[in-house]
Amino acid sequence: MVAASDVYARIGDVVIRRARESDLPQVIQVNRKCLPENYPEWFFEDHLRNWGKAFYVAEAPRGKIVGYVMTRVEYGVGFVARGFVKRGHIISLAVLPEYRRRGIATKLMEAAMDSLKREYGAQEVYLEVRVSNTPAIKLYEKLGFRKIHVIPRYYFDGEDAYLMARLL
Ligand SMILES: CC(=O)SCCNC(=O)CCNC(=O)[C@H](O)C(C)(C)COP(=O)(O)OP(=O)(O)OC[C@H]1O[C@@H](n2cnc3c(N)ncnc32)[C@H](O)[C@@H]1OP(=O)(O)O
Ligand SMILES: [Zn+2]
Repeated sequence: MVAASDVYARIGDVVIRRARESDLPQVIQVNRKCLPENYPEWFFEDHLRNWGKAFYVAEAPRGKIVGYVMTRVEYGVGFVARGFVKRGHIISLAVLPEYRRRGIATKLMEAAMDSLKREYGAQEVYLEVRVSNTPAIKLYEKLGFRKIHVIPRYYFDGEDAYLMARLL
């Protein structure tokens, strides 16, 4: 059962809602299936504990987690906002291959950005993405993110990242 207040949106039979501790084993599986950037269990737990209002999952029927977005809040000089600001940081986003191109990642991102702004008072949001990851870059550009700069050799295999950001 999903508490109505935690539900952000529905896309067909997929519900976008806030993550819970019991979701984390499935979230970790989605992360491992979809991305080479994997993290220990405590890393997910930590983000849920500290910034859980902006940690969302996509749940298909029978409790199957098919996507997630994990975020955190930081203080620093704005990439697009002026001066020293609260920044939302999109740490990881993924949707299982069979569930892509239905708008699930878009809704996960919108949910996270709403909460980063409303619950945590973030003034902007940023992320890093592989320069070769065209699907994700297109998604972020559609959501209003712009490429700010390249971070050389950001990933363990030597690939560069774009840092992308937008105001909230
Ligand atoms: C900060 C980070 O985590 S960066 C890493 C992001 N995660 C990954 O790369 C993991 C592997 N990829 C995925 O999990 C998915 O492909 C995601 C998360 C990038 C996109 O998830 P989806 O749910 O398919 O995205 P969604 O359906 O909302 O797509 C929105 C728009 O993004 C763009 N887009 C998404 N996938 C593609 C694609 N394969 N090719 C081109 N454009 C794409 C399109 O403009 C799309 O709109 P449209 O379908 O109307 O054309
Ligand atoms: Zn990052």
